[in-house]
Amino acid sequence: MSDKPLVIDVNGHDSNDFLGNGMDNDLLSPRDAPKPSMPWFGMDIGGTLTKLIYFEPSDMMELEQQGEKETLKTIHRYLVGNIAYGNTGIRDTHLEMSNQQIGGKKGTLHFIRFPTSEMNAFINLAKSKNFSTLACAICATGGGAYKFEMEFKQRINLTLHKFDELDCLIKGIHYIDRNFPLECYYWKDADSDKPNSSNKVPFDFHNPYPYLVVNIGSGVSILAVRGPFDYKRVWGSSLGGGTFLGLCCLLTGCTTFEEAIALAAEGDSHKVDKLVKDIYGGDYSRFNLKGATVASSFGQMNIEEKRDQASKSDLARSTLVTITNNIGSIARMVATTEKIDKVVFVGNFLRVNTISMKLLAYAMEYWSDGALKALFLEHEGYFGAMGCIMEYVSMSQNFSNIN
Ligand SMILES: Nc1ncnc2c1ncn2[C@@H]1O[C@H](COP(=O)(O)OP(=O)(O)OP(=O)(O)O)[C@@H](O)[C@H]1O
Ligand SMILES: CC(C)(CO)[C@@H](O)C(=O)NCCC(=O)O
Repeated sequence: MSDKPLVIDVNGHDSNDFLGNGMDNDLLSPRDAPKPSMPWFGMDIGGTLTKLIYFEPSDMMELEQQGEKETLKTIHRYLVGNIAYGNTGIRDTHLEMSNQQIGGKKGTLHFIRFPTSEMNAFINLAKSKNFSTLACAICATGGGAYKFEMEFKQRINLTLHKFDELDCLIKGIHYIDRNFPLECYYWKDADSDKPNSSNKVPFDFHNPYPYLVVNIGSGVSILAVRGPFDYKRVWGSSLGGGTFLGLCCLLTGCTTFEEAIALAAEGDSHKVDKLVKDIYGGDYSRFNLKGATVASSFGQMNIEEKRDQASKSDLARSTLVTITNNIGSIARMVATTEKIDKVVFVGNFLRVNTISMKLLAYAMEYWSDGALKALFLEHEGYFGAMGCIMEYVSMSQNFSNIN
């Protein structure tokens, strides 16, 4: 690979050196057209977490023999040789996908995340690893692709080539579902009274349309998907994963999502919420409301004595149940309106959060009399970043085909 930089302008117009090969691209025949330059990244810069997928080519040795740049090797060794980066970056090794065939290359997909609030440290890291000598553009999606665009440009001369987050989400779901064994599953016999009773069961999602995607990130976006390229965003809610985490930090003094979930796992939301039986003394049978149904989330917390009895764990549990049930209830209404019976829940709110998944599974089934099915995907919050890699590769291939 030449020393000439990889250039893509922010409007999506490829410069004639897009392929980073240092040659005039109009001299290339399609057969000779090179693959998009390494390294391949997809980055989804969300409101809370940034997700980064790195495609490691199987023929790294070959690249090295071809005299690939030292910088490429340094970045490769740093990413693949570690599972934690700085204080907050994590590689989710359990999600790794090997033997992938993308853009004519075989390789492994690595899944990395870090808090978006650490973007400054990430940019410093990219600078220290000389990333901008390798390429001067990287593909990005999510709101942060817009928000941080100038910062990337000014501080490390890196252009963010932007793709829409929901286009990427759908593309990523379709790619990963077809290429990762047992990606899609449901919770069998989920029961709100017996949280430990249900089991994960694989679901065959090969004939998926139509389906609803409920993406629970900082906020919630709901999409109706009717074909590979046919979707619309039908609803949204600001009461999402960010709300759960924010309220939990305020109410319990916890500082991380993991801590908030661990607290919730120990808690009892009935000590915080007002149930139907707290109002009726039992069921409200006429309208099929069981005594154990929450009538009013946090509805006991106006009474001092009840407040004194509620522990931090109880408050965390109630926050989790409140946010989850609200999302479940909106998803159910949207599914009914759109006449769709498969509802796929994704987003990092569901990470290490079986409590919410089981609650959603139970709520969808119970409140729809079994008409709706809640489905889940193993790669939870990484679909946007995956779609971003797909966009990069197909964009480069289109470019190659023109030449
Ligand atoms: N380690 C973590 N740190 C912070 N939040 C986490 C973590 N793990 C899971 N979460 C949850 O995931 C949510 C973020 O999910 P996700 O990464 O899918 O969304 P996002 O892309 O940041 O947000 P948006 O799409 O709304 O811009 C957080 O609000 C929190 O509830
Ligand atoms: C703003 C986005 C799309 C960013 O991913 C997401 O956080 C969201 O869908 N929030 C909910 C916004 C609404 O109320 O429709």
